[in-house]
Amino acid sequence: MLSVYNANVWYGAIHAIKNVSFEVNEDEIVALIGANGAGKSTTLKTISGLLRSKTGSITFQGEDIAHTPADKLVAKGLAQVPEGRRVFLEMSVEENLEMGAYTQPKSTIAPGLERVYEQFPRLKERRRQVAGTLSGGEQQMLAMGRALMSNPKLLMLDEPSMGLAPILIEQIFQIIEDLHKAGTTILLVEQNAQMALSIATRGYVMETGNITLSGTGQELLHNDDVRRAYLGG
Ligand SMILES: Nc1ncnc2c1ncn2[C@@H]1O[C@H](COP(=O)(O)OP(=O)(O)OP(=O)(O)O)[C@@H](O)[C@H]1O
Repeated sequence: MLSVYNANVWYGAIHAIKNVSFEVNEDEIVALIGANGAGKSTTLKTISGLLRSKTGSITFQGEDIAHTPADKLVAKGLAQVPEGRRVFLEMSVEENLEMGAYTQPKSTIAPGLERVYEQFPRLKERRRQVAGTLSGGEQQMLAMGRALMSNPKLLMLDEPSMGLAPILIEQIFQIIEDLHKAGTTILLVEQNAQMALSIATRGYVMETGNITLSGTGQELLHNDDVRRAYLGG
């Protein structure tokens, strides 16, 4: 479904991702794990068109998307939930969700809201509340709900567990699994390697801009190097 081949991205003199290649097949949950600064967010931003690779290619459903603007990618079925959620703090929950359907015909808004509210009853209860007053977990749900309003084929999540209490992390991961079961393919960037690998079909490990290991979620969970570096032994 998605294929990244030989991506290289620089911020000025900093070579942030180096010869990065990987794939996400339809119906998979693929986890990209690694320490702070490894290049995970840069990789996602390159796929979603916010940054550009100087080399290689990126294809989504067989089409070269390396030069497609970010908003056109959403219309093609590729949605990203950015790190730190970035919801519109001054707007209500429902207005935020409506913004998520901006690439879609107006007629998709009502069924989209219904779908998202079914997945996130908490957002339905709070649909008139201003997003800035939501808790961190609720803002994460809103950011995910907003991305789902475009009815994506591939949902990319950047550190959905960041800053959340363990119970909320479990809830968010349960929702990710539910979305996957409902037919959404998922690319998940996480520092929480334990949680990410335990739900992942496959995973990749990034270190200082390179992909250094790959395997099924279970293989990586039981890999000695991964255990030492990311799972506390
Ligand atoms: N806007 C920027 N300008 C300069 N350097 C940047 C910029 N954004 C990221 N970098 C650098 O690029 C490298 C990769 O950063 P990136 O955010 O992709 O890492 P990450 O794996 O997502 O880390 P984290 O888990 O901390 O978000 C880091 O060395 C970072 O300092």
